Amino acid sequence: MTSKRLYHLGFGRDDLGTVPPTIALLSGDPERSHFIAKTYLQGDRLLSANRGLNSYIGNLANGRSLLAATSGMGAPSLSIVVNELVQLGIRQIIRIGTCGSIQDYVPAGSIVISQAALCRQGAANDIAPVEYPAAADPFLTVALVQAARELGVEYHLGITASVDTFYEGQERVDSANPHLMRSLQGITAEYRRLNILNYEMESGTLFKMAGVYNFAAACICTVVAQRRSSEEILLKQQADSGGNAIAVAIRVIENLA
Ligand SMILES: O=P(O)(O)O[C@H]1O[C@H](CO)[C@@H](O)[C@H]1O
Ligand SMILES: O=c1cc[nH]c(=O)[nH]1
Repeated sequence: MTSKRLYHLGFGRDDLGTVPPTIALLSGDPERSHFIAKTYLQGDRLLSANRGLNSYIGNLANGRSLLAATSGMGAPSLSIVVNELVQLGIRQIIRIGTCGSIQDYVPAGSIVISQAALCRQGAANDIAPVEYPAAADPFLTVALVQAARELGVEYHLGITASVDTFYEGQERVDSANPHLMRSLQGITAEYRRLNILNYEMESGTLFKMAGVYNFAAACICTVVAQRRSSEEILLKQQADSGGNAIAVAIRVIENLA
């Protein structure tokens, strides 16, 4: 574990108190990290807001110290943040994100818990071979399922497509680039037939890093777009906060204590 201040995170081990957290909730959006801190952490403190990678520390009601950190969007940014979190002693990371559903039976407003990812991400190839499994930690993942059941939250457990781009890579044509490469035309239908549930942009690299660096990772995402019917983001407010997904992840951490 390092004692230096990490360049991108903007804080170091000495800023984390006498009993430093070993668990981080990691959101793509700094507003979500702020929401977690304000809603669930007692004595919450902003550690840094470097490059929009806002990190907060505080205690849950049971006294456990927790870090609410921000990955930014996409795997390259996530890879930097996760590397630095692990340098600071973080051993369990739950990504709390948003996603687009590609299955009829996974509606907007529900939650997807990823058991594994189809990882179509360049950053991951710098960390492990392309064939390396992008698998979630089974114990954290089952704990997320149990917590969702306890809280009565609609969840779907399955495989996530984790890709590098929001527009082309998720086969969106309502964008500045309506001309998708042939290799991407029809990819959503193909993924649907492969029983993939959703699109997002970080879990694949997170899961591969967990395997290589030897920490536990899980991912829970709020569905904010239903790609069977539209390319639009339907639930802007949930994209900002993701209340149910956060409540489920917090319950998991409370149950660990
Ligand atoms: O809401 P977050 O956590 O950022 O996750 C999703 O939202 C962003 C795209 O809108 C990507 O980062 C994607 O993975
Ligand atoms: O459709 C979506 C919604 C959120 N995040 C994504 O990556 N895709």
